[in-house]
Amino acid sequence: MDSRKLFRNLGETLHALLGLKASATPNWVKSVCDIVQKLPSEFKVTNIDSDDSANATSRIQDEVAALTSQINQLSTQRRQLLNAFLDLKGNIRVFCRIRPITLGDNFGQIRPVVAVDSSNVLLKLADSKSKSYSFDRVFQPGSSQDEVFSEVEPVIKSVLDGYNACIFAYGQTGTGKTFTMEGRPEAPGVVPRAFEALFKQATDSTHSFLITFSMLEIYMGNLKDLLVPKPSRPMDPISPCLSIQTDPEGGIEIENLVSIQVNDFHQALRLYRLGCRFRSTASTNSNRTSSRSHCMIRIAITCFDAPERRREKNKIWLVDLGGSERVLKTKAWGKRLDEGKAINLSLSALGDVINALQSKKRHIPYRNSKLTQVLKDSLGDDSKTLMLVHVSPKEEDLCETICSLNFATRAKNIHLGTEDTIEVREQKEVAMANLQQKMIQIEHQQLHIRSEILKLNKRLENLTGKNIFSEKQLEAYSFMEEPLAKNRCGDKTAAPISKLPRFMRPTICSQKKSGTNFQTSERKVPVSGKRRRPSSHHAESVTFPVKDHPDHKSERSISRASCIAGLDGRDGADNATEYSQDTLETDTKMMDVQEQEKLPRSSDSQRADNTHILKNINRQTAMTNYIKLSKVDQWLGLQKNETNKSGNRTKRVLAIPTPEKKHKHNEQSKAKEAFDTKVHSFHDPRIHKEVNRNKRAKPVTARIVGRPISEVGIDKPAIISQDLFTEDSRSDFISVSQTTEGIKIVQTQDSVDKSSKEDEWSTLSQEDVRYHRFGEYKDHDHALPIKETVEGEKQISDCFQLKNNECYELLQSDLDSSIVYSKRVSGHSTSILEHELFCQQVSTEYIVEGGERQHTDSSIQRSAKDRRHGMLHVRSQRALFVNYSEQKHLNKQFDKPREEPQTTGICHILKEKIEILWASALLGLGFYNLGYEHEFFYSLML
Ligand SMILES: Nc1ncnc2c1ncn2[C@@H]1O[C@H](COP(=O)(O)OP(=O)(O)OP(=O)(O)O)[C@@H](O)[C@H]1O
Repeated sequence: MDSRKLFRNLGETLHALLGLKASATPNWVKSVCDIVQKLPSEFKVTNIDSDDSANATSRIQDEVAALTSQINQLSTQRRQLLNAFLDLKGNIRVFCRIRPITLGDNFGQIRPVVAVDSSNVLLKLADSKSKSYSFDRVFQPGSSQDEVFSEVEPVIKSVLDGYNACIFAYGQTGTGKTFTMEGRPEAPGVVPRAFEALFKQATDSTHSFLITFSMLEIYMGNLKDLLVPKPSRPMDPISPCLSIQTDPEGGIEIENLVSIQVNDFHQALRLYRLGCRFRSTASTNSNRTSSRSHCMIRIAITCFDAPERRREKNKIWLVDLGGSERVLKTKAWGKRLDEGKAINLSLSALGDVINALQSKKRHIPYRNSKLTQVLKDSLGDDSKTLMLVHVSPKEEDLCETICSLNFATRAKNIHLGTEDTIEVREQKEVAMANLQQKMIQIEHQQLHIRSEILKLNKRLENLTGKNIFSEKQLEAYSFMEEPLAKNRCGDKTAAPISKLPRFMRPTICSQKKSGTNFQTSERKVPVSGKRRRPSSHHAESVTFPVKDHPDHKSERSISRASCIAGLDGRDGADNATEYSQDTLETDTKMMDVQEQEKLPRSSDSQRADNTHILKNINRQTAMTNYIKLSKVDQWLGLQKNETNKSGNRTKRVLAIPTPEKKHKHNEQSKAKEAFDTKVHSFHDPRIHKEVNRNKRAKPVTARIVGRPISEVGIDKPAIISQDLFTEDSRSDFISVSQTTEGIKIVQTQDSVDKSSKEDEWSTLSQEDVRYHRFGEYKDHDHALPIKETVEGEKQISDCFQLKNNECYELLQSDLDSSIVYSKRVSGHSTSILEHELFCQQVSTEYIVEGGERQHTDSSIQRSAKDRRHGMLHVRSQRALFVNYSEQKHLNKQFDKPREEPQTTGICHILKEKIEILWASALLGLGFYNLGYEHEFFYSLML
């Protein structure tokens, strides 16, 4: 209507506009009208909308809304189809991958394993005897990583639909599990591809997701966080073992596991590479880089705005299992033997669980190993499980191949119950093909609708002048930010914590440790009163398969000290399990790539980048090729800060390396700028008194060795500053932070240059080594290693340098008193108790719960003769300060050790003597004034 009127008046309008009434003949007007009518509809609408842009805007918005709801409906349909498809395929799907024969393989006369077709394997047992196995899919030796991943991809889709999932690689050692999971730079494996698919699908989705990354390994029955480096030397502090907790609903939580929010594929990949470096690997007869542990990657997903998802919070485990091995064949001994046994034990426990599930037993023996405990909620009916069984084509591996194939067959039967007949199988295949076809159609429709929405958004952009597209795009991409933003708006403590996934929420213990007394509707944390279990049990108890124990199959808890003993250096050549920091300490946190903070980009460009990044994925090359590496720590720090600001949770975070010498001045000036940051040592004054009472006068000798760990409490956390990350920093820097009620504790780890008296350490017995060290930061002018002790042969000594260059000794009695493990203070872990005990050696400042600042005066023994001047030179220090929820901005506080003045030589000794005499004289004079006799004065001088 409007347009017709417009055309009728067009002549007049043009006359008026041009002022050429005479030349605008009716014919001319008609031809103009014709032209306008023939214009494309889009153009016409725009012109019309220019008259009534508000109406047009609302019309376009309606269209967008309609298309969006259509796309949502299609998503729901696709999800249903996918579930039906996966149900037909089975909740537990088993694939078999046959390793290719490589150069140098001694594969014998016959090839015992032959892939008959895409789902059958024939095993030639003897000339006339063979056995057939069938699987969901069999990958021939020549199969590519692409082919393998094509089978994995549907599971990734269901993960975004809220299902728990578990993908694990099983098989004999050296059959290609790590190759399948991790891949090579030129052929990335399941893990990097899964990350890529996950983030791509999350980006395409209309929902917002919160995605976190964690990585751990189960080494010798202990859970170790792979985002926290392992000790590389026997004297190094061990990172705490993780404990598994089960919530009332059966969900699994791993206490203290580092969980880092990831916004895109690149971030996840960086963390994965970081974790891979800390995996325990060693050379064995079967494999030059054999994995000596089970490596587990957890991606946890939370989505609040999608009620149609199976769960609000779910997770996927990607597991590279340790290789099963026959001890006799591998000829492993010593530590390799123990590792092999531990792997075999947990694999056998996994087999038992699968067996129990298969036979639908009432009791499933999940508790028999850490592996099955961790995977408990990801194995079974309501989860999607993929098992990639790897077999060797070699004749000599026939026994292991049979075992692996039998294991896989048992696993496969969980879903099927009984073997399907060929007819049923065919019907299923047809049904699956139909479902797949429908899914593809739906995906095409979704793509089409998405492009329509983009067009409409562009038009809206033209009309309103606003950048609608990027707003929408941001909305779609904000799968990380939105939940956090929501949390920030809400109650700082209660709301966010209740929204976190079960397995991410701090437990009562960790809340106690952190001092963040989250009050959630689900779990009321008592402020005081008895707890079910003291947290120290969690923090410090570890499990090892106990050697030579009659009940060898079980795993038993042993003390932290035993843990250290297990890492001693007595194994000699055998002790070659490789942690990456052995090879290149500095490399641990230097990570590739510049675009860490960017938004996800188009899949094409992402793919291009991925290829580039994946080229560096190889563990060995990555260690040496770190020229391009930039600093991931800053990013990690930002992640930490972000989470902390939201007040979401308490978690352990990674520490920060400090710059090398050349950055000293820079850093010092920055430290001075840090405002009012004070660090107090953390210990209980009551214990202090008790220890002092026990103290005997007999000093013992000790030495500082290795990289000490410091635990300090801070009342203001530090900021992570960009220039603290230097490429040539050679620090080992992982810190573990814990918190207790009202007090923050941070462990920092320093590199100590012990080159000057390196050979002295060789006299120490390594097996009984214990070491503790405290950093006391009273003001920003100095930051010191306070103390460190080494225990061995009951001849113990301690030497440490303070800012005033004094050395203190440790008494034997201190070590005796350190055995008082029973003295646990609420909320403090055992290690902290040890610290507390040792801390009595120094004058410390601490803050009690009420925030009151107090000082302790300790009786410190001095001995000039035992000074080892110049023995230690603290090369770098770092500290990480976390989870200070009230703190808006984290402030950096890095204190560099001051250059120690020259403290050797005759001049120095003379100077000291004179100082002592002078001080005594003054003191004596003081007493003299008080009425003391001359004799007293002389005795003082002597
Ligand atoms: N499909 C494959 N194509 C090419 N090379 C392969 C393949 N599978 C394995 N390899 C090679 O075989 C060697 C051993 O593989 P890998 O380390 O992945 O074994 P593994 O099963 O993880 O062993 P372990 O359990 O001892 O860690 C590697 O050099 C790997 O590159």
